[in-house]
Amino acid sequence: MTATILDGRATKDAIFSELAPRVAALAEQGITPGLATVLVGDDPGSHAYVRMKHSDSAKVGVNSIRRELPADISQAKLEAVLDELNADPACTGYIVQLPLPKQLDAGAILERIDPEKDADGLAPVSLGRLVLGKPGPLPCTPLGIVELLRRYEVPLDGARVAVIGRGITVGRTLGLLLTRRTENATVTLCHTGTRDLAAEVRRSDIVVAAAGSPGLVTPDMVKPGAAVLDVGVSRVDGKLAGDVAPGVEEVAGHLAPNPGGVGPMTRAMLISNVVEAAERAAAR
Ligand SMILES: Nc1nc2c(c(=O)[nH]1)N[C@@H](CN(C=O)c1ccc(C(=O)N[C@@H](CCC(=O)O)C(=O)O)cc1)CN2
Ligand SMILES: [Mg+2]
Repeated sequence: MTATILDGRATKDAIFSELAPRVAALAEQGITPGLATVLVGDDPGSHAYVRMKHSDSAKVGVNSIRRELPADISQAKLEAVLDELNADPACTGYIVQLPLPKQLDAGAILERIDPEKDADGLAPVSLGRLVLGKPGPLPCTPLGIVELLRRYEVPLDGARVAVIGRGITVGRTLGLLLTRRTENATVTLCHTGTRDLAAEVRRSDIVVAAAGSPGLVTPDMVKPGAAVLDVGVSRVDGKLAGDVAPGVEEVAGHLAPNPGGVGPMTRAMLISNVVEAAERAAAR
């Protein structure tokens, strides 16, 4: 078997073609969505992701606002930048690029984001809405995973899913999304304390690897025909490495590779969240 590739780049482009006319319709009502990014420090990966977010915005007609801040910024100064964005009508949505430098309290920063402008769905109010099943912005990577599976018609209803990694940006929130009645999957949230990871993966129809552990998921662990999504990002000898080992494509039925799978979907869902928030604001 050779897996069908879940092509995140092509799917992102398709989503952008769907979003562009919606942005044009907002423009006719005199509304231009504006996405701001808050980037602290010099991490080259974070700089690259933020650059991509602005280039994506330009493609669909969303305005860009950038705040680049020094790595040693104080909590108070960073919070003041967020207060400015909360008050700026040109900024209809914004994100704080993660991770933040260690001296900063990331939880308090996310709490400072006006929930109406939370483009990442990571502010506590948005996470609470997700838990309660209320409408609101959803975290971009989990949303991108669900959207990618949906567009490739990978069945979720009743599927057994192994999610590896319990972080807020991917694993924990993906578990919440996949167990909604609309998705109806059965999720096992695996982590470093999981006793027999191979057994959990082997009985799963869908495997989402988001541990940041290079080559963690090997071909012998995968049920033939399963869908495997590689979300892990690590550096090995200066090169990007995912969580899925070579050879899995020979066993899996579907594979979201890394790069080219879930990463572009994360960006597509960010822009989609920005457009949806602007549409909600226009309807008020
Ligand atoms: N505030 C946030 N911080 C972080 C998030 C997030 O959703 N919100 N997620 C990740 C980083 N991330 C977005 O910020 C992100 C990661 C990867 C990609 C992507 O398109 N990757 C490409 C490869 C790009 C490359 O060439 O390096 C791919 O996988 O094909 C986009 C966004 C952590 N921080
Ligand atoms: Mg900290």
